[in-house]
Order: sequence, then structure tokens, then C-alpha cells
Amino acid sequence: MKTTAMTTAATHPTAAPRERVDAEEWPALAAGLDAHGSALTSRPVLSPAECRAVAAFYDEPGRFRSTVDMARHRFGSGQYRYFAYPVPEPVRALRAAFYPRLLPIARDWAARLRQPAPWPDSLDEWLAMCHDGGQTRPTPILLRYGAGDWNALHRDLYGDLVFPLQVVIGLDVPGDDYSGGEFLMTEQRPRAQTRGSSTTLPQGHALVFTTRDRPVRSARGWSAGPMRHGVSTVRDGRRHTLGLVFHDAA
Ligand SMILES: O=C(O)CCC(=O)C(=O)O
Ligand SMILES: [Fe+2]
Repeated sequence: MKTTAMTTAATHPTAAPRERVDAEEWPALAAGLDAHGSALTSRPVLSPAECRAVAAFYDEPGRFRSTVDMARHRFGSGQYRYFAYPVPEPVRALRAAFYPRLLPIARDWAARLRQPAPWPDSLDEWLAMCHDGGQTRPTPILLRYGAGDWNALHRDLYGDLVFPLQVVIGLDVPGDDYSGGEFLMTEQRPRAQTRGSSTTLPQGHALVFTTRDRPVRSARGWSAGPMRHGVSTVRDGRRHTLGLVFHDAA
């Protein structure tokens, strides 16, 4: 194996997605999230072959509960599909592995914002709470964008039960497989104009980002900074992403 592959998931072909998520430097990632409201993993959580395999699920309609035509809903242009339960591997494992890592950050943010933190220790317990509350439908999605496609700035809220952080994983090689298609975030500032940021998703890396609000330091302590996310227009090629939201949908 070439030494240049040392930092990629390919170095550990047998490592499970959970081990890769656990190997992340979580204090550094949490610091990035605190500073910017989003942060990329330092290493891939999926190998290139796993990325291709997940992207290929798109052509197996039986794995999905519904397909959304973004133009029809005026969400942008392109398509995405909601996985049906049982969600396939490695999607299930990644969702379960990220949840306990994001939980301390979610609780910390809620404490700063003086908001309730209703999230139990495991994803299974939290999903049971969602299901009891009428949010029974799975929210992991697979997105496919072709040239000219884009995703309007939005928030993935599906009911009263909300987990405040989510994950998107890039499945293609930016620059090779597609151009354009940057992940976008905006932060609405109180009594001021909106701030924007963009991130190019390296293949297999996960971007953790704010679902609704991030804590922003204010004169009186902390206030909620409303955030939205979307994707800029893909100029050429095809872009796939895996989106992991931790609350289920009504
Ligand atoms: O395709 C992307 O990069 C973002 C998709 C999205 O809106 C999400 O994962 O919630
Ligand atoms: Fe989204």
C-alpha cells in the first residue's frame, strides 16, 4: 500500500464505519463546530469503494420510501430519495455512530442557549421517542445532482422533536466527478445582514453542521443564530451525497 494512502480509510479496509467515526479527533471537530456552525471530519468515514456502493443505492428504488423532485416543490433542482426502514449498511451504522459523538455537543449547545435537551444516550432510544411522538418515518437521504441542479437554502425540520446537528457525506471526488456544487450555509445575524460560507465536500468525509440554530456569543451571554444550508449549482458532472438527520419525520 502506498504511504500516500496512510490517512485515508483505505488504509484500514476492515475498519468499520463506527471505528472511523470513533477515531475522529472529536474535541477539534467540536471546536470547529463552535466557531463556524459546521466542521469536516479530518479523515474519510467511507472508503472510495464504499462511497460508490452507497451512491449506487440510488438506482435501487426498493430501498427508498419516497423520491422528491426538488423543482416540483421549488426546493431547487434535482432529486433525492428517503431511505425506507430498515436503512442499509453502512448508512445505519454511520447514523448510530455519529449520534453519541454529537450528543455532548448538542447538550452543551442547549445548555448555553437555555433550551431543553431531551436527547437520550442512544440513537435507538431517541428514535423510539420520535416514533412515540408521531415522527415515525426515516430521514436519511441520498441525493443526486446533475449539471444545473442545486439545493435551495433550507432547514431539515420534520416536527417538534429536533436533534440540533446533522451530517452530510460527500460520495464523489469534487473537481473530477463534478464541478460547482459547494455545500452552502448561511447564518442570520440579529439586526445585521446574513453571513455565508461554502464547503467543498471531499470524497468520504463527513461535514457535521447545525440543523436550526447555533449558539452565538452576545452581550448578555448566548443567543440562537439561525442557520440554513443548501448546495450551489452543479456546473458539470454528477454529485451524490448521503444526508443523515437524527430525528425522524412525521
Ligand atoms: O447535498 C448536500 O450537500 C446537502 C444535502 C442536504 O440538504 C442535507 O444533507 O440535508
Ligand atoms: Fe438538508
